[in-house]
Amino acid sequence: MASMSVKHAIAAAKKLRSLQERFNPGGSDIYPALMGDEAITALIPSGNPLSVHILMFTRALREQGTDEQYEKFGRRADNNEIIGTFAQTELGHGTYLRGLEARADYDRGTEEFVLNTPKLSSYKWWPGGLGQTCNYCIFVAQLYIDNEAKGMAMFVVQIRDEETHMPLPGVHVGEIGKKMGLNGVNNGFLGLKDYRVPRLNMLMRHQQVLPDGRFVKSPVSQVSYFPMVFVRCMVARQNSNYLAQAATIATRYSVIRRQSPIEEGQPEPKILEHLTQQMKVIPEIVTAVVYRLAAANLQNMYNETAEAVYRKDFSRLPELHALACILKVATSYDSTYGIERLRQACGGHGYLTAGNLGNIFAMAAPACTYEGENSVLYLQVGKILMKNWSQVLAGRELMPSMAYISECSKMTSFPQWTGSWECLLKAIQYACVGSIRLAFQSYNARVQSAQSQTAAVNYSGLELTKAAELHGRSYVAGNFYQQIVNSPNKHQRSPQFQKVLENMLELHLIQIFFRHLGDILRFIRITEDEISALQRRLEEVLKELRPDAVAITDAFDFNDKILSSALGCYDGNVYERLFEAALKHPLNRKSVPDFFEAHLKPFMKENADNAKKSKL
Ligand SMILES: CCC/C=C/C(=O)SCCNC(=O)CCNC(=O)[C@H](O)C(C)(C)COP(=O)([O-])OP(=O)([O-])OC[C@H]1O[C@@H](n2cnc3c(N)ncnc32)[C@H](O)[C@@H]1OP(=O)([O-])[O-]
Ligand SMILES: Cc1cc2nc3c(=O)[nH]c(=O)nc-3n(C[C@H](O)[C@H](O)[C@H](O)COP(=O)(O)OP(=O)(O)OC[C@H]3O[C@@H](n4cnc5c(N)ncnc54)[C@H](O)[C@@H]3O)c2cc1C
Repeated sequence: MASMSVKHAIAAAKKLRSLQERFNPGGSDIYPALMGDEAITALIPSGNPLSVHILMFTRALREQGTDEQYEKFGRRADNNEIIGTFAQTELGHGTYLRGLEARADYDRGTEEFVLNTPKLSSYKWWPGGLGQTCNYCIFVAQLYIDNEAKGMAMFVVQIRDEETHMPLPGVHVGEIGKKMGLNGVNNGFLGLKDYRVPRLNMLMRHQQVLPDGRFVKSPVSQVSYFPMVFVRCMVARQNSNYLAQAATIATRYSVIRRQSPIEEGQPEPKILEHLTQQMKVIPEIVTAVVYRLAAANLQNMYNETAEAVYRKDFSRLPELHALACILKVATSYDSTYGIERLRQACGGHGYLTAGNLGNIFAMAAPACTYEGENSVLYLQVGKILMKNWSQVLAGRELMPSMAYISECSKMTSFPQWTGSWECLLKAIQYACVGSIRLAFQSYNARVQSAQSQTAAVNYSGLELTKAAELHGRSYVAGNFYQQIVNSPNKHQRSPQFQKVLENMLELHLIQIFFRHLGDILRFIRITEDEISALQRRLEEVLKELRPDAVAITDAFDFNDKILSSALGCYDGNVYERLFEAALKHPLNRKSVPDFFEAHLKPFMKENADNAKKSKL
């Protein structure tokens, strides 16, 4: 599987390079890398072994290396003359980066770094493509000078001979084994023993080790985390795409499949006529659109921040970090939940490999873990919210994406309930700020009682996570509201199209309201009649969106090859394709399977003989 994936990945990468050169000659815009990786990955159901090369190795060389280092390594990487990966996670550590055990000791006598993975737990473990594909990597290690720890640093390390692909002396590298999905990616392990690299193999755009061993600290240590921020932004887009693919499949299947009359004596309707089926499918279509818009916003912010960081302006890094974390978590959680819900909406055929929904789930699911495990990133955002709440209490301005927190903090109570979109959006924001306030009270009480910040974060973790989750909802819903109601290009939309978008906004806001009704009722008084009115509106808007469901998913414009699903083909010939896929199964090559003579027949005969004996 791995070699097939590499073959496909190379073919696709060549195709993309020509497209990129045509549409974005030599450009540094991140979309081509993104689109490139998405396009390749979408064509290789078992995952793209070049993903981490495209998304992390080449970018780290560009963003963390000096111009000279880019000339030496980056150009060759961008041109796919060398293939790399990003080797940070270890067998023993993934989340807690300050606990990474791989070490780089500076030898001023030879002006080299001596790289070691001192214990089994120090082995790099997971990097995509590391097992068999890559001949280079960015090796992340704790930097030591005169045995004094200086923090994390990145090193360009060649792991295999460029001609023979043989692992170099001091390198122990291989595949970590079968996974739940993405089995074409050859995630690998890497051990280094006294492996020497020249001083200039340490990426030194932001921090330097001088020939005499003097260390020049980075002005902002977190900039070494920047490669992860890029991938978190990518996850937001990638996983909204996976959800859109699954929604396309389930929608098309739901208007082909007929089952269970709604009225006695009536013909069996398309299953999408059932209201409960609409509630399974249509909200996921809208969620895919909502996250795709939020991810595009985030991508623009990433571009701007990356340009600024290049100019040594680190001012926007904290906001980008907070948003990248919250969107990566929200999109990966909601997309994996949504894909599984869509699979179940397709009944038994949703469980067939030919439907491809299981594989889409397996491609989407690891995004809840890689690039920062979701619960850890929620806590990261919770911490940032605590810092920002202290700013609110001190009457200071907040970052733009958190401005609503200041506004809501000044409200002594929630205004009269109207049920309007503005009211629903304000309700989720108000509940978020209420949760932040409560979390801060717990967290601050712990800090005041002399708990360390990390201990206070841990023991306030449940409330911090809730506040972070509601902040994500507020940001995503707020972004969608702005795009639909206040977008500068709204006048260019036809009234019919605007109406569809407004129906999607109505559905999203009501769905989020019901999902967090408990959180909202904690801070806002809403009567049973007001809630029932929203229930009626939910049923109404599902009915309104039903006729547009297929058109919206067709607008995602996935080629049948990308969907790779007998349930979701554009021509709707589901049963023919299911049957065609079944007949291709190896077990159908012979009428009598080999196991009959070898196992089944003796088994049945033995049981028959025993039955006869017991009658005698
Ligand atoms: C295709 C997919 C392939 C997959 C690849 C991978 O998985 S690759 C492997 C993926 N692996 C992972 O993703 C590993 C996940 N783990 C981590 O990212 C970190 O260990 C951590 C964020 C959990 C903790 O960080 P920490 O131990 O440093 O402790 P701390 O929390 O105290 O933070 C200190 C300060 O730094 C700030 N700050 C933090 N991060 C960022 C950032 N990215 N940017 C900017 N700023 C950031 C933070 O806000 C705080 O600021 P303050 O308050 O001082 O103003
Ligand atoms: C498909 C895939 C591809 C990957 N590709 C790469 C790659 O290319 N390069 C690379 O370097 N890595 C890669 N990784 C590794 C990935 O980044 C790590 O798995 C991830 O960072 C989580 O670390 P961990 O697996 O060590 O889990 P741990 O850090 O051990 O966390 C395990 C659990 O402990 C809990 N936990 C941990 N820390 C905390 C905390 N502070 N507070 C509360 N709970 C906590 C969380 O519930 C967490 O889920 C990949 C992983 C996968 C699954």
